[in-house]
Amino acid sequence: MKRTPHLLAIQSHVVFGHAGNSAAVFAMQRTGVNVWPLNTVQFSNHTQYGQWKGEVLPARQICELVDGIAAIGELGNCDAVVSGYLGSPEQGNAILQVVAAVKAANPRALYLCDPVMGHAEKGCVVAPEVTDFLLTHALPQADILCPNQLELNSFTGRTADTLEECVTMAQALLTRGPGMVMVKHLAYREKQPDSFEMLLVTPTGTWHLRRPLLAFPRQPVGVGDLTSGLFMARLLLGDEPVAAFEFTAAAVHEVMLETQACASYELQPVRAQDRIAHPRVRFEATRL
Ligand SMILES: Nc1ncnc2c1ncn2[C@@H]1O[C@H](COP(=O)(O)OP(=O)(O)O)[C@@H](O)[C@H]1O
Ligand SMILES: Cc1ncc(COP(=O)(O)O)c(C=O)c1O
Ligand SMILES: [Mg+2]
Repeated sequence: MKRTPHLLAIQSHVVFGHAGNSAAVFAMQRTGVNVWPLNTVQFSNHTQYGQWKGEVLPARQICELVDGIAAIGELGNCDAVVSGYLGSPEQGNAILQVVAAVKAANPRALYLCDPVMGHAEKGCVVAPEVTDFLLTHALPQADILCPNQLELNSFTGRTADTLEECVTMAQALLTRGPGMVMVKHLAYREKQPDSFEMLLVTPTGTWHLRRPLLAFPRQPVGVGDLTSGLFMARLLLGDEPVAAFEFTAAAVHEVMLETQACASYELQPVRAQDRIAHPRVRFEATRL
């Protein structure tokens, strides 16, 4: 019998709605991965409501919780660490210690970093020191980096007018640590207005993918977290990178379709669960 992969997911938890682990854990489980959720914050709701209650987990607890897993002899069963929304820069350092401990216990384990950065325009609130941590310390340690366009711009210190420039920027990151970069959402000056575009860059090639851009009165949050989580899950399940990329785009699109059909601001992973596991749509990535 094929072994079920295990994935340590270190990102936010919201009591109401779907962002961070609250967007990704169920979806990853639904594809067939055992998820170990470690919540960096427990907030009432995501920060783009403009108000929330709740607390940030003290950074030392991240290490303590993982020490506990090591103490029962299970850390070597961890196949990947995914990190996302951080409540403090100290949590970032703790996550890198955890990544080192996981890799010591299982040298084949992978670290996927979704470098969630604050963005005033979007209303996503993250401490500026977290951004500094991601730019300086997380990038070189990540095996897989999944930025959105704004985050890609921050890593490379520039913006893009063309798809070619986005490709150059993403490829440049391959020389700075990660072995794979998935840009979850491209935004460049010449982009067609009716499409949602993504990019995958590996040492063996570059792939571009388009899916339809759906209309929402208010953009749902947590899409990036869902995207990164599903990509890692499918890689662990044995997909080649391009297959994992195409699957992820399809499964996330299914959630977006359901969310739009319900006229909901919050993502609808529960209603879309069968289509997360078995997407009906398919988007083919084009090799550039
Ligand atoms: N098919 C789609 N149609 C319309 N909007 C989408 C679609 N897929 C994702 N989005 C939106 O695109 C945005 C992606 O956000 P962005 O900040 O670029 O990435 P991330 O979610 O990783 O932070 C989100 O606002 C999300 O709601
Ligand atoms: C608590 C929390 N987690 C995660 C995110 C990241 O969401 P997204 O995947 O849309 O970048 C946000 C964004 O505002 C958030 O407030
Ligand atoms: Mg994001």
